[in-house]
Amino acid sequence: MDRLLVLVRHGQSDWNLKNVFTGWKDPDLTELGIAEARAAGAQLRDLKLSFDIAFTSDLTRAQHTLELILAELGQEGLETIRNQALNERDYGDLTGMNKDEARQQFGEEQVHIWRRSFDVPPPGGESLKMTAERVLPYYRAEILPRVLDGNRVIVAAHGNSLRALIMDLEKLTPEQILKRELGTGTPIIYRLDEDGEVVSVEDLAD
Ligand SMILES: O=C(O)[C@@H](CO)OP(=O)(O)O
Repeated sequence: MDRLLVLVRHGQSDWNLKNVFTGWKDPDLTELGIAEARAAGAQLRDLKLSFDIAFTSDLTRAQHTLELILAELGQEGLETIRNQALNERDYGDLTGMNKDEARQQFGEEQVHIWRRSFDVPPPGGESLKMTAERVLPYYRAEILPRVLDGNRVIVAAHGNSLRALIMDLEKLTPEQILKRELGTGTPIIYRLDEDGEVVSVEDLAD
């Protein structure tokens, strides 16, 4: 049985381009983001992959990325489940702030801790640990059972909601996930065993 799970971060958004903390805000893709999403779809098509069900967040940039990928695959209209459990980490008071300006205001080190530490939340927002505490229960309840049933699943989501999931799938330590950056519009292909453990992983960025 092919227990296929493909994770893909959305293509470049308007606020990625402007280098602004985005979190739960809802900018759409840029032209480059649209091209990245189409290219991701083309990569999956070239690998002859197709899907039985899709999951995405409640945010436009992830939904749009998924639509563009499915169009490339000729799978428009595939059953898609949207849930805010897959949303980006809530950046709290940093939301809408330029990342360079935040570094000037709070210092490089502090901003790096907010962005990449495991359990230090930005003011008013979610740490990666808090993000994992909503992503993982959703994954275990809704996504994993479908993969284990033999459905080929694609998940289009966000840098930090996917890092939370990847940390669990790949059994990474907080130190290891700190360094893990996900490219926009880059699929990561997992195959799982009957217990949901990762058998193989292929990051199409490599
Ligand atoms: O702004 C955000 O919401 C995220 C993803 O782009 O940023 P970061 O890379 O700081 O986690």
